[in-house]
Amino acid sequence: MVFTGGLRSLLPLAVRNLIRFNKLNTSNTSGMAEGYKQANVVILHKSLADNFEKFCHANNGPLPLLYRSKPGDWKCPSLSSNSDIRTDCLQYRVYEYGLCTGTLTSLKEYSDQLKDMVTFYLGCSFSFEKAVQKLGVPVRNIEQKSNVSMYKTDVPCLSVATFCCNLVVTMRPIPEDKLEAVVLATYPLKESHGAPVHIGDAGLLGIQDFSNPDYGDPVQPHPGDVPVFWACGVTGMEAISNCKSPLAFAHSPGCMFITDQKNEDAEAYLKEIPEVHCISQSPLYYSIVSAAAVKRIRDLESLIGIDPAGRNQGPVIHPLLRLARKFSKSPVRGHRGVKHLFCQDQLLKACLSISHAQSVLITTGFPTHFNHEPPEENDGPPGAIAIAAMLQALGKYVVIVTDLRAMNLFKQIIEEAVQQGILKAPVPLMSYQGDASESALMFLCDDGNVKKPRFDHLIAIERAGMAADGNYYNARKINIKHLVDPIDELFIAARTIPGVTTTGIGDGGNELGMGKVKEAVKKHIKNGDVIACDVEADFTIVAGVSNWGGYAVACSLYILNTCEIHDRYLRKAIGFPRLSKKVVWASALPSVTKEENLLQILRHHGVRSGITASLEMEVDGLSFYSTHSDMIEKLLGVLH
Ligand SMILES: O=C1CC[C@H](C(=O)O)N1
Repeated sequence: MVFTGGLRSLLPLAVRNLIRFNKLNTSNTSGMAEGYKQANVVILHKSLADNFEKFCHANNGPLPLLYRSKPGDWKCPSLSSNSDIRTDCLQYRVYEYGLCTGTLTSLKEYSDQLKDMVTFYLGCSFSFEKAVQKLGVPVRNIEQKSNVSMYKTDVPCLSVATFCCNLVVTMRPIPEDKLEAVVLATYPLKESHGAPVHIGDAGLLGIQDFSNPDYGDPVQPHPGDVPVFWACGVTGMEAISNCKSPLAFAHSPGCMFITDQKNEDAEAYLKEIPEVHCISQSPLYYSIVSAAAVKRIRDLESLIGIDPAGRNQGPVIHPLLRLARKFSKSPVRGHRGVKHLFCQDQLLKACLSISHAQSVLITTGFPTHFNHEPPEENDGPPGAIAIAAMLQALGKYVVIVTDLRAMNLFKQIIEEAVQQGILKAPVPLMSYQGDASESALMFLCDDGNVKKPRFDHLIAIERAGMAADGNYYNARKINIKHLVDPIDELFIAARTIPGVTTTGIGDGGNELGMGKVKEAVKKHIKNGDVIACDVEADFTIVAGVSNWGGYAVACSLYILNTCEIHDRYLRKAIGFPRLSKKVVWASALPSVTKEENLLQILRHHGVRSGITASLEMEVDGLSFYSTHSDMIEKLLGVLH
């Protein structure tokens, strides 16, 4: 008699007995013994056991260790009664010198060799499928009675001794509106791989042929399903294969060892609530972050969205004020109307995307004071340097691109910023003139090959932006095209390169990257009909002063990288939490002292305040003390 009845409700011991006596006609144990933990199995020589245990701890996403046996012990008392690892899996794989030389339904013939071998029981995603279904999320491999799809990736695990391999993942197609539910259901279950390590396009994991899984079965997604990937215990199989030991065994993918241990109760662990946010449509990519971190970043976003009074140029100046302005020397109070340009969660999405980037290009420089030398204003460079400082601390590659004309100025500013500890290391400077020999694609990609972009993310902060007529205008509608290199072309080209994302930070609508809000600029900003920048960015961060946007990006990256949920997602549950770097990241945050010193450096080089062209300690016609110093303190206050 071959049992194929309702396996879900059978208790583990009953299922193990059916397996032991070859009475189970199925290819995998997904959906069986509901509510009980299942385990990946790795059996290797006792001389390798200590290092393999270290390898599991160093990669506890794919290899959550449930139990390590004594040499020659076929039982695992802490996980199950009356079990025998030689017979209680549906199928085993034999590895000899790293090669899989066959599959077996019993290891009894190797009982002699097994006397010197240690068994590792490792957590498995089949254990969380019930919890996922309880939240109303369909599990397609159970619906289709197939094994789960598993893929090799190009993500290297943390190596230990002779154990060195890439991460293997399981993939389950999940309806887009259930992504947050599936993360909520799985993230507490660390012993069953926890939260997904990737949500979105398989290519981003280095998976070449998504329709052909390396292990398990292809699973048919429903329309609207999003590929969701978890770390997988079959990674252990890759590890024992690569270490080329004379003899090793593993369960066959999907043919798990079923324990008597009930799954953990998810609710008990919910100390943080995870959120899922889409950061790219093509390629499709979602990020994960805690609700607490999202709230703090939204606090930063509302802080920088304040349209500061205390300067001129606003369409809403009261007629009496306008009259007063005619006779007064200093700028009068008024608002620029930047509030009308604001769009929700742009800071959050931009920073989630930047957090995933390894190589970032920042461009700044707005030569608004065309009759001064240098013509640059001091809104932009401080924000750019604040972002660069944090990106450097996070170990990312960052460059600053500016006008060829201004390279020397920026070189000196950066050198002095390093001397004063505002930057830990010089930021490489580049120019782009877009002349015939140098196309945007050649600049952005190795050999102009869109498959090999040099940068994952481009950020423009208070960078002169091209208007619809191809000119560049300052707030007073003066055409400054003769002072501006066509760096916009890099942003226009980036939209055609999959995997390269762009962010624009501005405070008046005439900056590079403000194209998405150009209608609002035309409607609400003085001279908007002429000065509005026409070039879009994927994310548009609007701030009362652009430097504030740069400070907020630096603070947001700090919040994201000190969020345990986001940190684990960034490192794909490989290696250890990077929280030990928190001190380094904190020292890279902007501060009033750093910003005051940087403003001094700028004014010593003749870089003037926007609007007033003053060389006083002010930016955009607002005095450093206390408008900007207060803003910096408020932004830092959100972090603590
Ligand atoms: O062999 C398998 C199938 C899926 C399971 C896992 O570790 O998630 N291992």
